Amino acid sequence: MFEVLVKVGPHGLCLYAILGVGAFVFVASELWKKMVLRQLNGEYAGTSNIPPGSLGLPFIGETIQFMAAINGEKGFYDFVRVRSERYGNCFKTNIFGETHVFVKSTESAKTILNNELGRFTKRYIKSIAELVGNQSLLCASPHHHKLLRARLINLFSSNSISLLVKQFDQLVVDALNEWEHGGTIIVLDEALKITFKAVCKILLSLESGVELELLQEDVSQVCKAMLAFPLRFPWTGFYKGLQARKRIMSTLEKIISRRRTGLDPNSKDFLQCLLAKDDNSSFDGMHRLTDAEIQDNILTMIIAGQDTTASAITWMVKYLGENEEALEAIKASRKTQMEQAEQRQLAEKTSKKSFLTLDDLNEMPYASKVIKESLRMASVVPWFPRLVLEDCEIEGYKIKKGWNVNIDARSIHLDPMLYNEPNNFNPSRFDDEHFCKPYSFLAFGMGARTCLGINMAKAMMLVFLHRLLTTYKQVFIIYL
Ligand code: HEM
Repeated sequence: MFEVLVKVGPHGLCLYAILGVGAFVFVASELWKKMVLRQLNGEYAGTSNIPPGSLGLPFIGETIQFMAAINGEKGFYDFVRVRSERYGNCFKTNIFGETHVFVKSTESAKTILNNELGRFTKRYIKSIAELVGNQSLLCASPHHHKLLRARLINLFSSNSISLLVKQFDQLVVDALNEWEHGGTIIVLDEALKITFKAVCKILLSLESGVELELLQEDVSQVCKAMLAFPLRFPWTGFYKGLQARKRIMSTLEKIISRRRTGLDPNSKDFLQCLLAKDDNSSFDGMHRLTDAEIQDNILTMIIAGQDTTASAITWMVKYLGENEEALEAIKASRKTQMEQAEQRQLAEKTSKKSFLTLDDLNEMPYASKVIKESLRMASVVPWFPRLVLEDCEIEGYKIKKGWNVNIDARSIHLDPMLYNEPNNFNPSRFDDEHFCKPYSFLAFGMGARTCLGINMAKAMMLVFLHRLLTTYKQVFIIYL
């Protein structure tokens, strides 16, 4: 028996949200220039059918309110929630000199995420690109993104997920053993440690040691820098992030060079796959990744995979702690004879101290619904920003080229027209596989930019859940 401290809230500021927020981060001169130009061009003049919403004060728009929400107790999404309740399906605001429109219907999500007429693109933000690298698929041009994604998606095969399940299971078992001596556990901190290790292991075969510790510190610096003003003075967060990025790149260079000289010959990780394919002259005509592309995208995957999965695990523990019924159901989860047999086999396996496999995870139907429901309610990535490439109409409103349009996934996930009693944690709502309407479940995005790590994330959540509930009979959950 032990206590679990669930600290959620503002930390759920994952990379994609940061990218959205990052779109707001401009230096002051840029802001002034844009606002003045906009007013000279009369951007809002004569456009009677523009979305409702306040553009706030001259020059600063609603930046202060947005920053207050970021630092507030309710978290940064509250900025959107309040306006969304006031204005309805579509509203506009102005933050750091940029017009942002938020939409929350499944139809708009479909139009934008499908990028039907090439009217929307993921925004390229210079300061973010400097940190994750401009060869990262997050910042690449649509054409380059397509080439990179086609190569990277091959890494997420069922073989690598199987390997990850085993490795992650081992990490969770070790961590849970340590928790026994620890008294009170802060789930988010623990989950961040485990997910970081798991992602580094599967990407680079880094398991422990100084190299891993330094990498973790540097990655965290880079993440912090994404939210900082892009000022390059030695004391600024942005500058420190750039320095951390340099160190990460140098570590990755060293690892690549070790692999090329035949050291670490047995590594079975993403890096090895990328290098092996690079060396293969009969490679099937796909885009070969340069070293710079490999390095930037390894960093991208570390950042993209760690924080999101750790947040999702934390929310899941919180929801289960609050829902006795779901907790009991998952423990029982024995609706059919077949499931009972499977549970027994699983219990045997677990007691023999062997590790879970991907097949085992496929035999946890109720737990999978718990995960889906946790992801729906938590909306770890609350909105997805896209840049508007040409004037268009959304929700009957005129949307201008150069604006940002954000799909408010959290509102969609909590829409009572799509989910009955949306604020109730009810995994059984997914009993019917076809229950979800198109574009109503957006935890991993949709379309050309759908999360690459979707199966990996789900696998990590399932392993964690299974081990937590089978190792400890009683867990006290405390909320911060
Ligand atoms: C529960 C955990 C996770 C959640 C909720 C999540 C969510 C998302 C979402 C919503 C997007 C799309 C953002 C948009 O359209 O603007 C995305 C993209 C992405 N995710 Fe995840 N993610 C998770 C875990 C992971 C993991 C474990 C990895 C890899 C190790 C990963 C790698 C990526 C990458 C590389 C992209 C960019 C794809 C592209 O732009 O083509 N994610 N994720």
